[in-house]
Amino acid sequence: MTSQTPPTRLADVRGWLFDLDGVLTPTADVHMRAWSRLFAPYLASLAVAPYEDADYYAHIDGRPRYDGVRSLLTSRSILRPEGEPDDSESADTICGLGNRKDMVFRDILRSQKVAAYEGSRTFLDAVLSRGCSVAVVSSSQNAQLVLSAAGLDDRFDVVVDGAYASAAGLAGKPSPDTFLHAANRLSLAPSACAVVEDAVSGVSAGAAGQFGHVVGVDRGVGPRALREAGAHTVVSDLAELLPLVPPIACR
Ligand SMILES: O=P(O)(O)OC[C@H]1O[C@@H](O)[C@H](O)[C@@H](O)[C@@H]1O
Repeated sequence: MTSQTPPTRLADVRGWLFDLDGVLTPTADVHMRAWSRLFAPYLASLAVAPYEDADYYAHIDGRPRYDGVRSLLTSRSILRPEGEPDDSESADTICGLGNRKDMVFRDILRSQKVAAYEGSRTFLDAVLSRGCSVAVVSSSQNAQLVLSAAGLDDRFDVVVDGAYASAAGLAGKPSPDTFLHAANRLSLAPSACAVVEDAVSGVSAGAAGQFGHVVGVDRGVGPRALREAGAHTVVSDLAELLPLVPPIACR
């Protein structure tokens, strides 16, 4: 879906709503590896089509944890009970499988350093120094952990992450609700905000929310898929946006 109204010029954007994993930090790769470690053996044990990286982009990327499990299992016509968020990692339920992936994700995260993408940190600091408002809008319940590991936790006025969304009853991406909620907490209209996303589900959320500008960051999905989902601009590094945002105050 492509937005019909012309996008707000990036120079006029007053609020920047950043996805985290894959946009500010290279942790989409960590999620991807953890999902693969869950689903490759799981699907093999059920003798259905094997798990591939393309499954991550099509069914899991950018979505809340249990939505990702449900979506992947549906793609293989596998039915499992929902279970409860406190299910053990060995439970064969949507929640149990999601919790198993989370255990693997946290193990990998503990074993490596997390640093923000250089271009993302530079761009974030540039918009902050211009007085723009900034928020993180992430589906992940580990967003605070990742933000603090990357030393970014003091930069954001608002963080709407997976834990916050679930407590507040907000629908996850591709619904626009978490982005709309973040814009509202910044006291800005969606038309004054840009959504910055690497996942098709997140770009779709930005388009559905009629945000002023939707920036797709291509970390593997491909520019075409991001544009088809509604991205007005596609970059491979946020530093490419610097010349489009002049050094004047946002407010
Ligand atoms: O399992 P978590 O940490 O709550 O993360 C949920 C999702 O969070 C998103 O940010 C990632 O793009 C997804 O890959 C991930 O599955």
